[in-house]
Amino acid sequence: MGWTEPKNCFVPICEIIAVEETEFNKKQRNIGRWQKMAKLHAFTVHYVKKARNHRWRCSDATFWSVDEHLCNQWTQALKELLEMQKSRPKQLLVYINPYGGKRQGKRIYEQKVAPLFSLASISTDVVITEHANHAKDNLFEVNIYKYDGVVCVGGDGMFSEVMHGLIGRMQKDSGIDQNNPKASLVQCNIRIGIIPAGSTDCICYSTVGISDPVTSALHIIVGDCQPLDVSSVHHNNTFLKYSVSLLGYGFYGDILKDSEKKRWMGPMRYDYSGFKTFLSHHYYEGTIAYQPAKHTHGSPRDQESCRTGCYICKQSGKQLAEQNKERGLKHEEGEEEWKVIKGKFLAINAVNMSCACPRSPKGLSPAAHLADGSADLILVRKCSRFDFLRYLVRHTNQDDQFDFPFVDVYRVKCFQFTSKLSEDNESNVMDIGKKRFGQFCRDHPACCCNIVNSTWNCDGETLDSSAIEVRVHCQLIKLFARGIEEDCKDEAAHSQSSIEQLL
Ligand SMILES: Nc1ncnc2c1ncn2[C@@H]1O[C@H](COP(=O)(O)OP(=O)(O)OP(=O)(O)O)[C@@H](O)[C@H]1O
Ligand SMILES: CCCCCCCCCCCCC/C=C/[C@@H](O)[C@H](CO)NC(=O)CCCCC
Ligand SMILES: [Ca+2]
Repeated sequence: MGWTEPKNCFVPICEIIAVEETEFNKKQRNIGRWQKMAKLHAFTVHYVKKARNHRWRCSDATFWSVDEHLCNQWTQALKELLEMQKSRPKQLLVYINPYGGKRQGKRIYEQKVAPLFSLASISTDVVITEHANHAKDNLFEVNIYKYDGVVCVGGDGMFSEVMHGLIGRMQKDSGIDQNNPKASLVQCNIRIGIIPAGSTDCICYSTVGISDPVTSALHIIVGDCQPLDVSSVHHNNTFLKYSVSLLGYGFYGDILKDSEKKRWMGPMRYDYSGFKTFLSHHYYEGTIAYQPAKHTHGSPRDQESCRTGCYICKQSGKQLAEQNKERGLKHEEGEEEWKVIKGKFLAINAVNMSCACPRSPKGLSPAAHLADGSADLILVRKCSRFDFLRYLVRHTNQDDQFDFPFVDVYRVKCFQFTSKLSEDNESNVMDIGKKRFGQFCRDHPACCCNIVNSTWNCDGETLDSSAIEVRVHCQLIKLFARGIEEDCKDEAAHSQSSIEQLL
């Protein structure tokens, strides 16, 4: 048996995309004269080739032989091995947002992703969304149980829609009331795949290590599975939203609110609104109460970050399984102490994951875990514009963004926030003087103290409530991903030898 390039290559079965019989083109390779006389039989193995920076590509090798039986035996054996990969999806439901990011979702799917799904014999039902909430509403109507996964082509907002549809549908089918902030939600085992075609694509970047449609399509094909924590957001026993990446008040809420008016600018809107919001330098007064995440290991100041096969996330998964077994026997919540912090904040950010994205490759909280049942609560207190700029710049370099006296970070399992304005309104609803929204502090006209509330940025969607209750639900959903892989040693060695060659 012979084969085409690459000369030597080790491919585990779990990274084979497909095996197919092929017509061997004799002109392809220099083969012996005797072989040119005989009829050649061939099969091609398509496999995942790992490139730099967590990028995956589809590569192939063609094997040929004059022995037809031998060729068939190999093809058959490899196909049987692929059949045994039970975590691979066979049928997917795909939602494409044609207006996300640079409006390339449909083209990206048709040109880069659909051919790979078809090569891997995955059948798909594709819905091109016609309006916001189309995907979410549709997930309450279709028979979701016939699919092995739901794929969204778009950005974080589109992912959020699909997640709300799936979690909401699961709770509805199980008779769980989402309005109860204390309810134990039912886990969603239908995995979600993200083909990045948005403006930030933070969820994809933080779970795969790169925002690249082909890489994500290949993670779906090989059937990866990454559990993910989800935070529920409630106000007065009313369910508002779920969040997996950033739940941000102040700076990121204001950026989002301003940028929504500039959607026509595409991803650039965030740079424009970011600059504008930075200059406005508004801070907001309020109270935060949180319960520390005592039962998880690690801290937001850890040097190590969450990577494929993360030990901390695995332990949390085990704890969760035990809790589910014992459910109803004991309920520890409520007994633990609440910590209360009052102050004036430029930003209040709660993140369930690092929130790494191309704008900030290490993210808002570099040591946050994808599936540990906790969120990192970052409080940025009132400081000078210069100090706030220093803080922001550290999101783009190796320096520690938590090493400032005006920044605090806590690992929490739940928290509540009430803005000063809403506290005041509650204590004296008739005090009309304090209800004048859109004005600055009367006592200090130039102090940037804003008596108007900010909005919450919930995974890129605005949320107007200024009093919220947030709870992290450990590993509520699953993605077609495996977390960010450790830097491959071979890659490092390869770059070393390239450098040596250059020298
Ligand atoms: N056909 C549609 N027309 C208008 N809006 C849509 C449509 N389909 C989905 N949407 C909405 O568009 C919003 C934004 O989409 P998406 O997240 O894909 O892109 P983005 O906002 O540019 O990227 P990111 O969220 O990564 O910043 C989503 O909240 C979604 O609800
Ligand atoms: C002088 C240079 C300073 C540079 C500072 C860069 C800091 C960037 C941190 C980016 C953190 C993104 C967090 C993710 C949020 C997403 O859920 C959300 C929806 O996609 N995106 C935004 O809100 C978009 C948020 C865009 C912020 C610019
Ligand atoms: Ca987490």
